[in-house]
Amino acid sequence: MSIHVPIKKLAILGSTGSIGHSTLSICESYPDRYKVVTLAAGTNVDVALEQCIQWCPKIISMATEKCANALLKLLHQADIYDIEVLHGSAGATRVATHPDVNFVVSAIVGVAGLEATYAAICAGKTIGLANKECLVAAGDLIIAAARANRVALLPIDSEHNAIHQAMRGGTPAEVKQIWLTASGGPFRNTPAADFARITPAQALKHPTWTMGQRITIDSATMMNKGFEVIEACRLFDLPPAKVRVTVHPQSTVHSLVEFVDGSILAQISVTDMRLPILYALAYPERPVSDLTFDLKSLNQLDFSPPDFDRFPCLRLAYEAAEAGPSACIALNAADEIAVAAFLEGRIPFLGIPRTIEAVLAKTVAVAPSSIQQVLEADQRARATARQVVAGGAIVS
Ligand SMILES: NC(=O)C1=CN([C@@H]2O[C@H](COP(=O)(O)OP(=O)(O)OC[C@H]3O[C@@H](n4cnc5c(N)ncnc54)[C@H](OP(=O)(O)O)[C@@H]3O)[C@@H](O)[C@H]2O)C=CC1
Ligand SMILES: CC(=O)[C@@H](O)[C@H](O)COP(=O)(O)O
Ligand SMILES: [Mn+2]
Repeated sequence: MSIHVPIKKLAILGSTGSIGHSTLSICESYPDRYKVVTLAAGTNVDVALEQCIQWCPKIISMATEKCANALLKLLHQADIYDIEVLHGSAGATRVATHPDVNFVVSAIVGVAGLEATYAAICAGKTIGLANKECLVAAGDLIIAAARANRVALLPIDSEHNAIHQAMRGGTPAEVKQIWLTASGGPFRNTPAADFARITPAQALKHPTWTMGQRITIDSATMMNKGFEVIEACRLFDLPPAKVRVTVHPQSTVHSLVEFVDGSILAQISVTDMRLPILYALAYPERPVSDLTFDLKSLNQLDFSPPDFDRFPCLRLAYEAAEAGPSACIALNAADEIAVAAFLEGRIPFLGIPRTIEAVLAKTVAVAPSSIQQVLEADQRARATARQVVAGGAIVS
């Protein structure tokens, strides 16, 4: 007897990125379960064109009007006239709230994905959440909107996906604390004295994952883990003190939940984002997949405490989590500006935490009560970060 599984109709925000590609690969593997309805991308017009040809979305949105016009021209040259091409945050919001969509994969990088993700929640769509910056900048508002609209926020970020899985082993009241695993990034063993000379090329070499540039640099500074602490506080309703970080270079245990009786449940799987994406898309089912983990490959599992001195971004994130929403908004905004400046060679690696610390010191604590206010606070923090970077006070 075959079991009928209702098809899920997807909007993929960030379809041209690393998570976007992995999501589309799952759609290819499970054509009877997942249908692509709409897409949103940034500036990669060539890949957007390929995706339009393969997936025939009803709407595609690009980051800018220029990119949207370029894509439209290419679509017409390919004799494709039935795809609506939009742009900007309003375009991504139309993509995320299309009436035929019932599941939104949120994988635009940064705060650029916030408005569309929030609108999707308010429109009652189930969310597969990769975009952790949304939760860092607007976690309280997003969680409140998800509760009010009875929307499931299913984490795609590998650690939170692992925690979501392990949480099925007990009740929230039975959780003592959770442990987020961190690879430690490419500089896990680099002496503090060498940090001043770290280059973008070195920082972009993640030891275990292949990801977009921003998150790869964030892993190198361990700000990614800091963001993930805040993300976990929001998703699992835990105080920062109950969200611990352990450095696990193998990236095999994706995270752990420690229960009050002393049991620790860990989730182990391949180092491949297609698995957390499949979990989120299929939840609460577990479809058969070929993403198998070879237990024979498991020779060694190491766990050690993080070094807050060499990785001050992690400390700054814990401090921001305790300080409240304005600090979290500033943390993300300043990081976004500082990472871009580092990649462009305008500040050294150590300039990233220094810029963020300087911006946090200038941030006034005001709790935003709307997404608009979050975006305004984000803009103010970016402007401050640009001043700090341009001021040249950040020397190695
Ligand atoms: N990659 C991974 O394994 C993981 C990623 N995440 C999170 O998922 C998110 C995506 O990461 P990742 O896929 O690695 O990043 P990528 O840089 O590979 O992809 C980012 C995506 O966002 C799009 N984009 C960028 N700016 C805009 C904009 N202004 N408007 C619309 N679209 C835009 C890009 O479009 P284009 O390329 O066309 O410019 C691209 O599709 C991040 O929040 C990251 O932290 C979380 C866990 C793991
Ligand atoms: C795949 C994923 O979820 C990333 O967030 C990854 O965890 C980054 O690795 P780090 O542990 O080095 O930050
Ligand atoms: Mn992660």
